[in-house]
Amino acid sequence: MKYIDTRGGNKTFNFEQVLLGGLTENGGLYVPETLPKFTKSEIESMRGLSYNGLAFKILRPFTEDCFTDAELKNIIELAYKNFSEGEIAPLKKLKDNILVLELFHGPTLAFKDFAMQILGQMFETVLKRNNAFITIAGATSGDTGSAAIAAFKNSERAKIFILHPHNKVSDAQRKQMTTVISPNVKNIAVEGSFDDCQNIVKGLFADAGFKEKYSLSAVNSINWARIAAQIVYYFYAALKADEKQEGVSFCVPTGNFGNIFAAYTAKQMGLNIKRLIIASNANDILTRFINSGVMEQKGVTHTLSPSMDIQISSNFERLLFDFCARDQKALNAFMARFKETGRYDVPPVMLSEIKKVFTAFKADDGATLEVIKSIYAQTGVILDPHSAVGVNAALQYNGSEPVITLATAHPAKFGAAVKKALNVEVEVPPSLKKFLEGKERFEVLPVSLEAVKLYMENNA
Ligand SMILES: Cc1ncc(COP(=O)(O)O)c(C=O)c1O
Ligand SMILES: N[C@@H](CCOP(=O)(O)O)C(=O)O
Repeated sequence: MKYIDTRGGNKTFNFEQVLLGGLTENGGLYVPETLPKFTKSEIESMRGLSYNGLAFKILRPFTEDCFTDAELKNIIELAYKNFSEGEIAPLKKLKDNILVLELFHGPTLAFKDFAMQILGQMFETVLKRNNAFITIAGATSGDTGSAAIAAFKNSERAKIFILHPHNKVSDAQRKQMTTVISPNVKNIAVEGSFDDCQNIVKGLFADAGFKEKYSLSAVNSINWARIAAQIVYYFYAALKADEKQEGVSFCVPTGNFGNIFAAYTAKQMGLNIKRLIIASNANDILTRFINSGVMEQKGVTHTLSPSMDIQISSNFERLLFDFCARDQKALNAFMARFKETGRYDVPPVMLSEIKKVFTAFKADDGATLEVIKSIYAQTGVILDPHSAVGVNAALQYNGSEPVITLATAHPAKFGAAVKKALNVEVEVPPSLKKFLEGKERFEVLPVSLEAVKLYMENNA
């Protein structure tokens, strides 16, 4: 498979370049030139595969110029052996036609582990083969950072710098990052929002000299490998919920648009997905877009679902690229306008095409707390606030097909929010407890690309 750049040129790239490169040299994102497609009967033949077996089938076409079958199998094996015993991604009925896909049984108790554990093993394989070393720069609103640190903390070939918004992640999320005292792990608390952190990371990649000097790589979902690994659980869940391939919808708590973009890609690959439901918290830029065609940044609001406190959803660029008929010039014009003015709007015809696939609903903190309360009262299930934003959307959606809503984090990561809703303490799993007791270490820096560069130079 060849990859192209959303923002320019006819150049094509192989998987190793995509994995190591993160952002393209034009500041764009890598996407497959053409997607692998599975027929209904090919999908049928996947039924009954283990999670690892399915991961192999899905990841194979994306990575075949980079890994042998044996290498890919080993990567998958090593990635998922760190998940808690039992099923990797349990699918449970919640109520009526709503099912919940629990994606929080990995080492850091959030869905990020699914792709990050794979990424860690992929990087290790390639770096060893090339006898190479990299510096990872990542931005997090709470979960990507801890998942990345867990995946890379023992690497002898990757140094990892993670930027999080100071005082704007939960205590558990912060401690999962800052108590990992390892020579290759550096945590930076930026006095701004997640968007500021992500802009700084993109700024590091835009400096070609800096990127080359430090062999910069990305672990955010701007890295296509993240998206590829996240596609797997959509196939896994749909095969379980939909015995006759009649179609299901997915409801995804959304921030950086990586997770739901993986669902969209699964649909393009042949999975019978009826609708993709975007669930936003008070940072509802995507919901407003779906309802109006106007993408317009407003200030970031700090919410009870902090991992979704995002206004610049990086992966939306990949979707827009498709809906611009993959016209790089048109895409560039949208991206330039957004950078300059914080706003763009799409023509009604494009919006109506997007709305054939996507629906969106918003839940502010009040609605999030209400959902946690009512679901607990009705089912005994304790939702974390991000998953609750998802369930809120699934409840508002009015379809007759099964709706699979993603539980993206374990409630213990957001104990204060759950206590606010239910007045109960969530039982903290041992894998989280060990972080809560550790000594923290992190550097506080202003919203400044130069300050982050200097810190990285001094700590590389
Ligand atoms: C718990 C949780 N839910 C939802 C999201 C939103 O996912 P995405 O950024 O892929 O849209 C995130 C962060 O990415 C998260 O950490
Ligand atoms: N919510 C994320 C934000 C970054 O998302 P990513 O999927 O692009 O890495 C987080 O928890 O850090």
